[in-house]
Amino acid sequence: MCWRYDSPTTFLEPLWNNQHIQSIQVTFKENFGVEGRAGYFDHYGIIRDIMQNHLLQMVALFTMEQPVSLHAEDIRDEKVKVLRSLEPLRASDFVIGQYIGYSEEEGVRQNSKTPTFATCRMNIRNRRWDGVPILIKAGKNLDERLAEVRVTFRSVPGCIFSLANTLPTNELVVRVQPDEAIYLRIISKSPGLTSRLEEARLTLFYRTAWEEAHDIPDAYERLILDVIYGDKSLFIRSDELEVAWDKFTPALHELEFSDQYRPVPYVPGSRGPAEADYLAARYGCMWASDLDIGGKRLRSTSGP
Ligand SMILES: O=P(O)(O)OC[C@H]1O[C@@H](O)[C@H](O)[C@@H](O)[C@@H]1O
Repeated sequence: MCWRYDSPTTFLEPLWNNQHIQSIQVTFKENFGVEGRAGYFDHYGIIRDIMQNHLLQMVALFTMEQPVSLHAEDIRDEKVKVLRSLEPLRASDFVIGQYIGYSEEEGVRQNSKTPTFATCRMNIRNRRWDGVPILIKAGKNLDERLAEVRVTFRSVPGCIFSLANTLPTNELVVRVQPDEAIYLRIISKSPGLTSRLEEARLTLFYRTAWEEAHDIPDAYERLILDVIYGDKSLFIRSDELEVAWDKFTPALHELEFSDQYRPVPYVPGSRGPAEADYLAARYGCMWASDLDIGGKRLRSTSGP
């Protein structure tokens, strides 16, 4: 939010709308399973555990209008407003999955349909966002631990570079964990005498950009401090909670009570079910393989 509204000069905010943004992806992946919490998790599943709360908060902060001030109530007013504009979700907006071996975890009910993976597409029906697919994905026992928001910009019409159509479009990525970073994935001329275009990154790694950053407080340290100071900005207000449940509950009931929907099995340590890619493709999007760039696997901690 600081980055969207605290800057005294114009940067990306004028592009922050359906004229310039093609899609938004919010990803939360964990590379471990339910870790002895199956007794709780099996009754709720990944949509209630992660999507309806953690990921919806990230969507709200990314898409809300500028609050009147930085006061907690003003921020929460804006989050409620944008969440109210969210189109109610239906089961057909989701792909759900369950990792192979989940049913053998202690505390999981027999024939459990509980999803350990889910992805869905949202639409915010307001002037700024209508028509921009917002894809969210959460899963346990996947290939890596990662939380990030990825904003993909639209391609320009009439691009004069050959092969431009085969390159990905520019993206802004805010990586929340591990290793907090903001980077722009851009298309740049490659070095040398050719005019060949390639992907490149402009990266801000929090841990290496500031000397004092080796001491970045953990997210929970920050929250506990907020409790002590009574700062409610990062805490959900009851009307926000109600609107979040209003949007998710009909789809949750449909997914749970209709035999039409069963979680797709996926291999632990994989990217999750391929159906997630088909869902993204339906909206002209591709799930990014986060650290892949130009075919090379860049280590997130290597610094710029
Ligand atoms: O990444 P963090 O901050 O530990 O939060 C993730 C956890 O968040 C909790 O709310 C969920 O119940 C867990 O299933 C999840 O693992």
